[in-house]
Amino acid sequence: MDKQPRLLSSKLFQKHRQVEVVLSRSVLYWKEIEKSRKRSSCTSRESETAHSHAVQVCEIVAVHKSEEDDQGDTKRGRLKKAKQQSQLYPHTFTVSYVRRTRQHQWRCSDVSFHCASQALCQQWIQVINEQLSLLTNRPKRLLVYINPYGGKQQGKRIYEQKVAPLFRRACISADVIVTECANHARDHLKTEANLDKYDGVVCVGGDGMFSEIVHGLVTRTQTDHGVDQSRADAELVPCSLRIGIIPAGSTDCICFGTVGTNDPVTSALHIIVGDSQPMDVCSVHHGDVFLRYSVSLLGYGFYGDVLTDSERKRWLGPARYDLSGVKTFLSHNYYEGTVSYLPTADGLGNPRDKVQCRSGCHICQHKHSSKDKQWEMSEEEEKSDKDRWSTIHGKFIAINAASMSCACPRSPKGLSPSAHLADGTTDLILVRKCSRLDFFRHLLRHTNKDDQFDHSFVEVHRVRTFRFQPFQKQLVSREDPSEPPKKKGFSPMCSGQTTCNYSKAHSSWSCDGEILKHAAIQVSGYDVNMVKIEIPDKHHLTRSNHKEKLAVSSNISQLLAGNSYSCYSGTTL
Ligand SMILES: CCCCCCCCCCCCC/C=C/[C@@H](O)[C@H](CO)NC(=O)CCCCCCCCCCCCCCC
Ligand SMILES: Nc1ncnc2c1ncn2[C@@H]1O[C@H](COP(=O)(O)OP(=O)(O)OP(=O)(O)O)[C@@H](O)[C@H]1O
Ligand SMILES: [Ca+2]
Repeated sequence: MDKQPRLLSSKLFQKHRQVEVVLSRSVLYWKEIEKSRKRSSCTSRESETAHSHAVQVCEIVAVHKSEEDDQGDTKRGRLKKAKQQSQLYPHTFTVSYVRRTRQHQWRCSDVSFHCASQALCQQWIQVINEQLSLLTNRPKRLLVYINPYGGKQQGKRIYEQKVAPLFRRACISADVIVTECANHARDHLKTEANLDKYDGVVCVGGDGMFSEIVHGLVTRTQTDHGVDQSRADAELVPCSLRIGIIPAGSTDCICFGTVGTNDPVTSALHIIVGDSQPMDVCSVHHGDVFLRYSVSLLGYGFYGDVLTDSERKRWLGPARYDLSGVKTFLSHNYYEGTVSYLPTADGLGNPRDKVQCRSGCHICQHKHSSKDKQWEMSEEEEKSDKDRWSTIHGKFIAINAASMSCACPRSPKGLSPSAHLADGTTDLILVRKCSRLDFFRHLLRHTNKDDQFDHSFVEVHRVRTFRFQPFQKQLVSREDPSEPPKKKGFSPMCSGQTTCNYSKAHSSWSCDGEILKHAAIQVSGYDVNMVKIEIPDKHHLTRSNHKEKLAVSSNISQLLAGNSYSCYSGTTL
């Protein structure tokens, strides 16, 4: 039992057993009276032994008065005892709470208590509700967008059957919009939606749908504050609304990588209890032209080609990625170009340190507590930054920038298992030209415990910003001549043959599942404060508590734009 003062304590009935029920500020606790001398125990979260239970107040979904005949046991026997008890204790209230099950999944469980008087029953409901009302991070009004065509086209059903009943139980009101076309949600958020009415925005769909919401909210916020987001050095204003994701897509890596599972009920419960998790956002520019924001994977070569091919097979649902994956693997293309990057300062770990990002991650907290020191650099530091840029020219099968692990059911540890959600950096993975067999070995390691970076043809760097320039000769002929001229200093330092066996001139970038129309890009401004989610971990089940709004970075150099957004996430709000 926790040490906090009791707010309320009564002897009530649970099913046919008499229980002592105690509420403190943080815990609702009940234990069977008769047998308690023999055995009793509790833990700080929901726990259960033979005779005692404890639920954290912050994980109570709701409390309701129940119907008098709502006494489970009457159906299952013990009729006589239950009948007597219902006469003695006819007034019942039910507490719905979060129950953890296996593999980070959450479920909503109910426990009903029977009281001798109506007044006592009302008192319990009132006191619990008072405690719930103190939890100010919980959303009350949500704007929900459903993509009916994401993943297996189950978005509407998932929301109606699994999520809406939970929101109703938690007294959350939701305005629902089923999208009618791509970018419907983005454009509605950009111009039409009355955002003052809501505590958060929820998307029911996959990573692409989440990306739409991010773009809609970020653009709206910049427009409202007169910020020109197309400038790479713009100091962006954080969004005040959080984003929640109900997974209903094909990859759902943002949900999986933050919550630990792709389960709509788990996500709905995280949203209800107000869990939150900031996330890095980076901006992608082509010269002075803003292309997109990214929170998960920017992939050129293999993943870009998989995505391009898979778009033609959307009708196949999530299986399109496997088919296109095999086809792309067999094509075995590689691409020539130059990658330049600015490595991170010390203290933010490295992609091979095996430190995984979990609730209360010290790397991400360090980033926050240092008040974005990393971004607030003196002129001298800025100058020395220029010397710290590294440049690699080569032939690559894949160039991947993972701002988070990109864990998903296909690859439960992800493309970069030690990447952090909110450290302001991305892990840049370069897979050089190698044999098919070697590339297969590398891919296979994404599905088992072996280190996918432990190959001579793979290198990985934790970076703050990077640029890519495809081999120039193709660039000139392929890029759109109507685009503004590229920035100086952004041209490749490469020379060499133009194409080789199995080599096409250019691939495309997949940016969180959307194809970018330029191959030459600069990626910058990693910063935080998006998505909210608890990041569960078998060994460390503590609540993530990142609520602070971070200072927006930027002003470091022309190439850095600070992007700091507050969004709900995958499970969050
Ligand atoms: C031998 C088996 C190896 C399996 C290796 C699996 C690695 C999977 C890594 C997945 C990383 C996902 C990163 C997330 C990207 C999202 O922003 C984006 C939008 O949702 N999703 C995809 O681009 C969707 C990307 C989906 C990529 C699927 C790739 C499948 C490769 C299959 C290769 C088979 C070789 C077989 C040889 C006979
Ligand atoms: N009503 C709609 N009709 C057609 N396309 C839509 C509609 N609503 C949204 N979209 C677009 O569908 C695309 C894919 O959606 P989503 O991300 O939800 O599913 P997915 O691609 O199957 O999953 P994942 O991104 O996780 O791989 C998004 O780019 C989004 O812009
Ligand atoms: Ca990161």
